Amino acid sequence: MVQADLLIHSGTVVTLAGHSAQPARGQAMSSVGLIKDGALAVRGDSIVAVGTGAEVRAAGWLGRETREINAGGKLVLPGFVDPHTHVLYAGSRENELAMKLAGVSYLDILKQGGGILATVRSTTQATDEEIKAQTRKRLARMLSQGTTTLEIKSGYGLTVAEELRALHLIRELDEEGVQDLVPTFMGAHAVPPGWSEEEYTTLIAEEMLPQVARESLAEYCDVFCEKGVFSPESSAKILRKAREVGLKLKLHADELESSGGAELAARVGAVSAEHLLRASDAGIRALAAENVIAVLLPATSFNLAQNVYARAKTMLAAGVPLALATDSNPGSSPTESMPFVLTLACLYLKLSPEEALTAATINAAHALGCAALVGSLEVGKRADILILDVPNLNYLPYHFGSNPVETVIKRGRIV
Ligand SMILES: N=CN[C@@H](CCC(=O)O)C(=O)O
Ligand SMILES: [Zn+2]
Repeated sequence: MVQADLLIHSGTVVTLAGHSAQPARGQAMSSVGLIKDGALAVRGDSIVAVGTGAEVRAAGWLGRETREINAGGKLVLPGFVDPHTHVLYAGSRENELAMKLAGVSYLDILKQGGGILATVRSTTQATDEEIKAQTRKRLARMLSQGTTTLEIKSGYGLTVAEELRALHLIRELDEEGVQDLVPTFMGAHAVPPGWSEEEYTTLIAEEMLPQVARESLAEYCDVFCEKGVFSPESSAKILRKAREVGLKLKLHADELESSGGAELAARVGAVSAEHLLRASDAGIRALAAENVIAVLLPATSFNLAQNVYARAKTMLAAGVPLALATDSNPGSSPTESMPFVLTLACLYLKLSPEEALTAATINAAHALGCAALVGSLEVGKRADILILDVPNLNYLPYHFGSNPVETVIKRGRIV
């Protein structure tokens, strides 16, 4: 029999098995498939056996060439999937902290030419190598904290050439093969100075989207649907065109004001709706009815510091599948840490550790269309595995502010 390259044994293995066909919702989000004294065998970049130590050894994968890792009772998890990030950019915006503390709102900073527009300036002025070097550092911080697959949006370019450049850079970073990167086109991140919303919406629909599709540069299209940014009408126009050219849809919805974003995401058949801090009851019902995944971003709520969090429990009760992400970006969420997001999800979204973990792994993978490959520890899946120096699942969100991830295995290789 062929031998496994790697055997991880004596761990508390949380498989998240059984949710690969459909995102988990309701009660099923608590079903995490925990195996005490669990083991995993890996061959090449895939998982070939999962079970108790005795079961995996009996399966006969163990040979003289097999490297063994004794997890010593620690937690063994699938790599985190971060389904909403804006990590491709140059510069930073710590100067906005003082404005924020003085009471200037996120949208007012944007209206004054700061916020997203400030990052557009620093990014468009940077060379390809500068942008990639800065982004690699963020990706490395993500990997060390357990993120093995993530989405990256464009959106700090806002011209045809710059948006295409961003997507090319995401592709180049993906080809470096450290993590798996899922590209999203988000030309509709802000309206650039000198353009009306209508003119810029037409540019996105008529020029940007066809070129993105022609070069197969993105899997998803996303829009910042928000009062003063893109209206539901402009958002719908962009998303319908995106669907026509073959992209799947996401929507930044109801983040700062309730503007019917959740309803729109459901109406256009989006895979996911993001933020949803102020989603209406009707919006939540619509998400459930259309199987739209709610990607919740509690680190953004934390950082906006207005004490407004998405109504995760209401969504859960309504049957909306929940995912979690960092929203890593230089303005509203300057963090790369999925473990921190798990803590916030428990403390402020009131999710249980089991629900939060489901949201950060298999449901997050569904939000990126890659649940057949990642998000759980099951035979045939990619060997993206974490060993965390924590004694049980409750400890993971409970202890925050330091990195609990001890070992990261990406596609079968120890990082
Ligand atoms: N809200 C829009 N986009 C990001 C923020 C980007 C930025 O501030 O640079 C978000 O999801 O929070
Ligand atoms: Zn975002």
